[in-house]
Amino acid sequence: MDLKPNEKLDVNEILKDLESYVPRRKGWAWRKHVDEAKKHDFTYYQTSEDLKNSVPLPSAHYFGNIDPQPDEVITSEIASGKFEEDIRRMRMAAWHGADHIMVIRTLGQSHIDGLIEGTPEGIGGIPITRKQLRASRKACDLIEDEIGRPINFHSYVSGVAGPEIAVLFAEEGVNAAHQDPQYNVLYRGINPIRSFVDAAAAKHVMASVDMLQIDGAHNANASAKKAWNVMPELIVQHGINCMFSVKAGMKKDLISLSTVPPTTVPSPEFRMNLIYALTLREVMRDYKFRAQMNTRYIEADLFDATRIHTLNTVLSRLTSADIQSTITPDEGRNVPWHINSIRGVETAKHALISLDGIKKYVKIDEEAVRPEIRELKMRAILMLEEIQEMGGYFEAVEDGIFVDNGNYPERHGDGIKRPKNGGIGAGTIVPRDEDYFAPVSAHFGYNKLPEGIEKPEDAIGGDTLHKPEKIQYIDELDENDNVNTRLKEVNENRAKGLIKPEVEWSYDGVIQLDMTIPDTPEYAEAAAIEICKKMNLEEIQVISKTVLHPTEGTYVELRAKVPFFVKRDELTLPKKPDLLEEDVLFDFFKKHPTKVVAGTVGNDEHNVGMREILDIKHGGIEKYGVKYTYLGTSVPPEKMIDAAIETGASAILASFIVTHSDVHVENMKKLHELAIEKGIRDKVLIIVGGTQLNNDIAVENHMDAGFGRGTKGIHVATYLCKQLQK
Ligand SMILES: Cc1ncc(COP(=O)(O)O)c(/C=N/CCC[C@H](N)C(=O)O)c1O
Ligand SMILES: C[C@H]1O[C@@H](n2cnc3c(N)ncnc32)[C@H](O)[C@@H]1O
Repeated sequence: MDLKPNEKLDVNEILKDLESYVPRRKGWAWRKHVDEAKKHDFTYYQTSEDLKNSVPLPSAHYFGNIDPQPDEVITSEIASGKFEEDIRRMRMAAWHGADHIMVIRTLGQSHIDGLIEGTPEGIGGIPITRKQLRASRKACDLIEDEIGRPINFHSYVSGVAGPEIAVLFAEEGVNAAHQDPQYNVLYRGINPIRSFVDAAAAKHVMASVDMLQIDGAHNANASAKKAWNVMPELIVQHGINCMFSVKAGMKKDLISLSTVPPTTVPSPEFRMNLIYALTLREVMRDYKFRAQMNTRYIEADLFDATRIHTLNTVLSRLTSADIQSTITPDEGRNVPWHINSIRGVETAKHALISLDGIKKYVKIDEEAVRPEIRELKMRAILMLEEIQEMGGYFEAVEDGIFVDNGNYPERHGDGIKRPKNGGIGAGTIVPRDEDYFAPVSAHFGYNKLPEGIEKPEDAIGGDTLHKPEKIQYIDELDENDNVNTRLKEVNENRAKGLIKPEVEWSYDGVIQLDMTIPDTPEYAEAAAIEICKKMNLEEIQVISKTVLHPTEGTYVELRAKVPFFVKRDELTLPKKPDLLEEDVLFDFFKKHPTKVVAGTVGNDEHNVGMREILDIKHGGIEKYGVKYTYLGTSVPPEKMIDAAIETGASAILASFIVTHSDVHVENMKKLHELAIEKGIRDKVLIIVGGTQLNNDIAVENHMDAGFGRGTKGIHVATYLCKQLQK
């Protein structure tokens, strides 16, 4: 089964015979760089290979519809809670240029001490299960064939079942994962020693299938109150995880630091974030960088989030990044919707392409930044030295040195304390026996092979990492909470051709609307909700407000549910104005020089509309090469006809304002009769226009065509071209 652009992805097909699905490859895939790429009239220095299918940026149609792909991998984070709904969004994101699909785990999975089976619905994310991974990876196989580029599927290895999850990922071809023992310790209260022992096993398994790793330092500046003060600590955290990962067997070029700028406006963010970014890249130069915008200070304001995101991507281009994460600009709302995931990918692609090759002209002033880089390095080194003096990581984290809001060595004493022998899973580490033997391939640490055994897994004739048929696939366990029950109603509605708007799930019926109310925020909110009620909308919630002025006005964004369906087969499709491509028009009028006369006829002074149709500025017909003689306003019909004859015009463009006395009808009659009298009626097109006019009125009055409200030069140029071709 392969995906066709004009066919929806059928999740039901994806779910078929998952028990026999085997991932087509394992490990991470970088983009294929192209050093100097020629696209349209331009040269690019930081792009990768084009896609087979994609949705270009909005302005691409002016540039031959090119869709240059940045050299950096672009991540889209998805987590609606229903993996079957995320699959559609993965396809959308991939078409917009994401090749790293990161699926947030459901709340609390870190504390589940085993693997979850089936596909229960998640909260704030997806429960990571074998079935969910298979369906998602299988869908990614189809999507990567459709767009023509590998897609990296990403998840998280953490919590008390970390090693088992790592094995699950290795078995199922997951391409990348977050893995950082400090995350378990600081944010999940899991016993520090257990976390590091587990991480060694997990990292070793991940490395055995070339999974890319992202660390968890970003959580420190997502948790600190004064995130701009944790920069020294972030470097230390990155250092600890990187070194530990190397010792556990990971290759440096698959260790990607999660570098997130510590601050945003109104602090003078760029100066501060630049120093941090430069210092980190200098200290950790052997590793890869996954850039992500700051989400600590993000609000539910989409424009603000998008600005933060754009600036972060500019920072990536001015320093360096291998992966640009987009998260969803509305992470502040924690309701990542289809549109926001896509907006995020567009923002990253836009900023990366716009800054292609910028470092050929823009250089960082090495001299100017050196003192601050040195200071930040010193703070990080001092912190690391103190950790050593305290006896090591476990003693230091017990003392609360991490996520303290002081800029080390200043201390606020409000760090996160984690007892070395406390927390979840404390005391569960037992030393391996002398004759300990685990017959598995990717095993970290002591493993006493029995006599005559070459490789551990030989003892069982190969383990699951080499013999997928040994994997015990368990389908749905819960007869209620499973993907089939969830899809039942969706499948029925779709079969009936019912349509409902959605933001993240089929038929969730949610729409987002915004309005500006000329009142205080409180009244504006109340009024907006009342307006939605009168529109028969349900479950109305205000999701964001922008104060335009404390009393003059408030912009309110709301989400609400549409309580009805629309039937697909009852829809009448809007008639597409069959416009000609600009290039066709340029070409035609170049080959066939065309002249017209134009003016506002009768006693009428309105000329803006006519100017818009004529002038090059807003895409008037002059833009396409048509020459015009403009006769001004209040032009008598006779003068139009005479001018047409004198100039050898192919068309008369007359603009009318419809008035009470139907004077426009008289003037059209006059134009028509005069043209007949002068014997040019069959040589000259008479095209009329005006906000209250339309083609029917014009043709009724013997005109050749009429153009009403919303008409642009290209509409008239297309009509002229088609008529003259005849
Ligand atoms: C180092 C680490 N380990 C495990 C987990 C998952 O952990 P749980 O299942 O929520 O306990 C996370 C989660 N990060 C969420 C946002 C990701 C961010 N937006 C990012 O892209 O980096 C983590 O950072
Ligand atoms: C028993 C420990 O061995 C590690 N381990 C490494 N490779 C495998 C494998 N293929 N299957 C199961 N466990 C494995 C896990 O981390 C587990 O915790």
